[in-house]
Amino acid sequence: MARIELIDLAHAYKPNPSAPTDYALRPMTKTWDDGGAYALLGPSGCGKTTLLNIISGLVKPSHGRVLFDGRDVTQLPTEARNIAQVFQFPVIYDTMTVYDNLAFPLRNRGWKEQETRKRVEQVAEMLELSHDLKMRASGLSVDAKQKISLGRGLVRPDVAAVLFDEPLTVIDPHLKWLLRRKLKEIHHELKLSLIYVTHDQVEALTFADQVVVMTQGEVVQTGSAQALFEEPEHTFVGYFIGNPGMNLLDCTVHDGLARIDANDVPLSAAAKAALAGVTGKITLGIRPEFVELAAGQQPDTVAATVVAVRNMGTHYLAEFRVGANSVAAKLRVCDAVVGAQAWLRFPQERTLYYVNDKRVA
Ligand SMILES: Nc1ncnc2c1ncn2[C@@H]1O[C@H](COP(=O)(O)OP(=O)(O)OP(=O)(O)O)[C@@H](O)[C@H]1O
Repeated sequence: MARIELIDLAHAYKPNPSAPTDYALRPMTKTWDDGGAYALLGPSGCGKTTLLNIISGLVKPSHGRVLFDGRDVTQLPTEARNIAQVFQFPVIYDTMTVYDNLAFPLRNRGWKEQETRKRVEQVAEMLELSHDLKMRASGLSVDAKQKISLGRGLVRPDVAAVLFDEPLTVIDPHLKWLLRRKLKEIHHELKLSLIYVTHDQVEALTFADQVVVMTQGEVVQTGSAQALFEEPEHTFVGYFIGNPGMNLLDCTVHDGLARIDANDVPLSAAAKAALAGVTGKITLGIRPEFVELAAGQQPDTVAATVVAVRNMGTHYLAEFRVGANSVAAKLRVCDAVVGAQAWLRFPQERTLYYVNDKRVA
């Protein structure tokens, strides 16, 4: 396993890039700890695969260096980087048995048969493939074939990292859920460095210890599921993580108050200090989970109009309008009537403030 460092890395597919938008990956410096389980999360086209391919050596970066345990591998081809890769679709030998497929990467490196058997059986057991070991891969379902691909990725203990590119795409939803949990268990047991690309936040948050969130070629935050939920550092993280995502409202600040539409609500002492001297557009962020419906107007409430209320079984999902802003709220009880006026409270300790999309308080 290896610590992976990306130093001043940037990549443009087009020649002579000039504007930031010419880059599939904008300049970044980043370290991936040895033995970490990372998910690389972001919408389609944000640069996840490009970043993964630079780590694996499939793409040579137009700028910067890639180090594995301090060794510069930027110019090395994939096969010289000692990594394992698992792709969206199964990459296995159909004519071989499951056992031989799993043993292949080890035999290739000259492992003795006894040690090979031990490791193959260990990985097969973890992926619940033990009963299929003697079967020919060609007769198996696509789910089972993809489990073999995962097993082949995980079988070598000496790789610098195992890179997964949306590996559960072809897997049936129920098995997907099981495999995500399995991969987490396997990570704790085998202590491999894993980097897992996905556009699915549930997948990222259940699998990884650290989620690296990307948008438009940039890493905007790396953090645990809890940090991304409670303290998004960038408005994109707030909006992208969560269902629905964070409410982002325009506001201004004056005299220790935040003005939201025509409402002035008090800032916390910390927000007051952080926003002192800030003029112009500020974005207030509040998760739907933390919005409260007040009984009536108070000094800390905001006037809203009820747009929609849906009973979701476990909670009510309500949508309000505050001036030009839409505000979603997840409420345990809700007697709001569509079209009526309501009063919302944004608890100070749950309200975040952003300037130019970056969190300041
Ligand atoms: N070989 C290529 N040549 C030119 N442009 C490319 C190439 N590969 C990717 N791009 C562009 O680079 C940007 C980042 O693409 P990339 O595939 O890395 O994103 P992604 O986040 O992995 O998206 P997806 O989830 O859709 O695969 C996109 O604008 C894409 O169109």
